[in-house]
Amino acid sequence: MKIQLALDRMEIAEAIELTRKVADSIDWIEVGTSLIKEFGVASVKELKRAFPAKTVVADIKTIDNARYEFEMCFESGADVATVMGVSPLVTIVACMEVAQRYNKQVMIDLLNTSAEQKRALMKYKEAIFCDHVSKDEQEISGSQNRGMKNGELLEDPDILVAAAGGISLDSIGKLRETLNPAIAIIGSAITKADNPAAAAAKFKQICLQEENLV
Ligand SMILES: O=C(CO)[C@H](O)[C@H](O)COP(=O)(O)O
Repeated sequence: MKIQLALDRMEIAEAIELTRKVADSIDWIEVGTSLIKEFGVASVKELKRAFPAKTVVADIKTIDNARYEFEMCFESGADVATVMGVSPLVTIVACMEVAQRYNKQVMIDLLNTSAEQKRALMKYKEAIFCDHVSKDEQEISGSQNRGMKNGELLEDPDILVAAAGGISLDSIGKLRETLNPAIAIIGSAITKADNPAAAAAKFKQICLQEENLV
């Protein structure tokens, strides 16, 4: 399982400083939606400049205007950009086309998609599919991603699955037993920890234990 560090609700300089502390324990860097909304794609550019060897995910959560937004992300150095699965299919197709042209990847965020929408999206096999429990669901309904939501739709061995939403050191084991994503997207459990480097190292240890068991 790879770890994607989600950077949200902070300044760009803070995001870079925090990532330096945990860089050895994480695989991918997510420039969170809040950073992109507050600072624009300059946040993507600066994170990629600081960590050129890491895969940088621009969590732009596109829902329309796909060509413009995806080109902007990839021109800024993103390796992966996100689109909402609830978007019209023409938007998803446009994202796939731009990513192919730039030789980059699309992550489809399945937040609030119906089973029917998920089934329709599964044909975009080159995409990464993200099972997502939103911040509002976490904060208002006390939910957390334990991999139980429509997991069976993501069981196609050919597709790459990511999971996000309140993943913690206590919940990652359960997530592995259920959805077992290739990529665990972890934000607050690392960024808000008293010691982010120690928290990230513990997550990495859990992911490595899993690899050794395979
Ligand atoms: O996409 C996001 C919010 O929309 C976050 O990146 C995702 O939820 C991970 O952060 P956390 O672990 O704090 O929930």
